Amino acid sequence: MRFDVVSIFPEYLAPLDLSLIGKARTDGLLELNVHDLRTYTKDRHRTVDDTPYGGGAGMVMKPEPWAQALTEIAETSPASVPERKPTLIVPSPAGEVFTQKLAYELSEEVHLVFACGRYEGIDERVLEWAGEQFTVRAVSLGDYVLNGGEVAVLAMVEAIGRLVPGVVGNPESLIEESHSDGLLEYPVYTKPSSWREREVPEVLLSGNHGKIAKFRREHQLRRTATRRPDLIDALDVSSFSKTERNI
Ligand SMILES: N#Cc1c(-c2ccc3ccn(Cc4ccccn4)c3c2)n[nH]c1N
Repeated sequence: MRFDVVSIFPEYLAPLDLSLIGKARTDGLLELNVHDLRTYTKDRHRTVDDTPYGGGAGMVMKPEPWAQALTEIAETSPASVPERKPTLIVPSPAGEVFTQKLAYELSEEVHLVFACGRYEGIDERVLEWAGEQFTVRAVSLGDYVLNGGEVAVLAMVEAIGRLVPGVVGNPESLIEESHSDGLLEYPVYTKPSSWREREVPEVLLSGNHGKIAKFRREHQLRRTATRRPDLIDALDVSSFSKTERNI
């Protein structure tokens, strides 16, 4: 999979050179190109923003630099073929919320492009114009306000990139993690078994895999019901045992 990110702060994306995503790039499993939006300006001050029509506080990102940047990226896209377009993700507090389900959906794409806005956002006409060359999606990291799209892109690239086959060493670890089955993950423990007078739950030392699985499932359900009751409503409980339904 290829990622392209456009930002006025390209250095903000440096953490994607590290760890799992960085290794996947080195191994050729992922391609990541970061572009400085100011490269696509034409004036001597490399201007990317201006005052908002209709008044109001702050500045708005000018459309033309974005059109220049996105056109160049689309021209080299492996997805720019008949019947297919690259997907343009525009992080925005007004977007659909980014979820594990959406991460899985986007991990199937061959080319994802991210437009990191700043100030009060990007001129809306860019998103309308981009619809000719891209499948455009406004996506929000969550219900709080950031100062720009870069933090959201760091999270999204990691969440999506780790789902690409080969990126995570043991694909089994993707199965039991939070949200993969609609539930939060169970508590985890490691050595020492006794630590500051706190013991690891005995069942986890028993070697009885059936009891361990039951313990973990019960804790997933309890945690989810306690911390994220909203996720419980979305579950298909028809697959739950009678005991599980009463947790
Ligand atoms: N994803 C995501 C986001 C953002 C986000 C994303 C992109 C931009 C570009 C500018 N701003 C500042 C800003 C503040 C207020 C109103 C409009 N814009 C962004 C904020 N905030 N919260 C999320 N979950």
